[in-house]
Amino acid sequence: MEAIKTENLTKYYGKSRGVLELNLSVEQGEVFGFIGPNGAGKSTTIRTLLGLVSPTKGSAQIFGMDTVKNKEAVLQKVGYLPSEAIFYPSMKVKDILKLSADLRKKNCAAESNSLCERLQLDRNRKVDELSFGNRKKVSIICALQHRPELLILDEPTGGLDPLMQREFFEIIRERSRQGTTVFLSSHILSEVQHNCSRAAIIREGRIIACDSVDTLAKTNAKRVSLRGTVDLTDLNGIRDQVTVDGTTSFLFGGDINQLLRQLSDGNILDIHISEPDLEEIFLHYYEKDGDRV
Ligand SMILES: Nc1ncnc2c1ncn2[C@@H]1O[C@H](COP(=O)(O)OP(=O)(O)OP(=O)(O)O)[C@@H](O)[C@H]1O
Repeated sequence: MEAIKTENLTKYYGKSRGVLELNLSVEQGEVFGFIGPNGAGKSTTIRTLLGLVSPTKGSAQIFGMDTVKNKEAVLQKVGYLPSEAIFYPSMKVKDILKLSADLRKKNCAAESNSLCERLQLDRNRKVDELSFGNRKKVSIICALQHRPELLILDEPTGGLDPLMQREFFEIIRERSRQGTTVFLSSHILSEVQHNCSRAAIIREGRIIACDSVDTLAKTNAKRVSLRGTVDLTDLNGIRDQVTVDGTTSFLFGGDINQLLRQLSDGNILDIHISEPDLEEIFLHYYEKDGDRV
């Protein structure tokens, strides 16, 4: 049984598009990344998975339970980190963590203390005195302290400094090794690449790719940089061509033999052909009408 499964999940807010026809499947124990630019539909998907908003069409299941019909049972299995958390401002960190544990009718003191220590969060501070990053740590601990089977994390690392991001992902890796399923949304490509096994890319409410992170990063395109004179005007498969200080560089996704023939007709002083970096590849997924290279 999958930890998360959606079938044609669609959400409209009135007439405006939230998400469209999403078919997602996340296996138990996976660390799954959900990537997309602002407004793509990441938070809408997550809120629908939690039963916080009802789908307009289609359905979502968590551990086989429908998120609308079995909302309470679903929430018991989940730890949720919202992208922006709001707390009662005058409460101390330790009281918020205790309240969150009490709502789940669990004693989470040991886990909460350990997470505060690892994330270097002072339990005695008032939450309205905390920086954005430290408030994020409070949300993280609220999501993790009761050791849920499924973690749904909406942009979990915003505001955390690099050392804290590293510690956070170390905790996530430990939980994953213990069998916890993790679904995390992000628009930071490198963090998904380094910490997730599979990922889906969402653009304008639709999933446009879903695969292992390694496969998503693979492409036949090459990045070419050259100095010299060559006529590239009739060559198919060139994208993002720029010339800076006499060096022309472009992404090439066409027939490599044609490229070589064209180059041999020119006068090349220097050339470098390499794999494009992940950022470039993902940007092509994001482009509105761009063909994938
Ligand atoms: N409560 C709402 N009422 C109307 N439209 C909404 C509402 N919430 C979201 N939307 C719209 O749904 C679409 C998806 O928004 P969503 O917040 O899910 O995107 P996102 O990928 O999480 O973006 P971000 O990275 O900026 O948080 C957007 O066009 C947004 O304007």
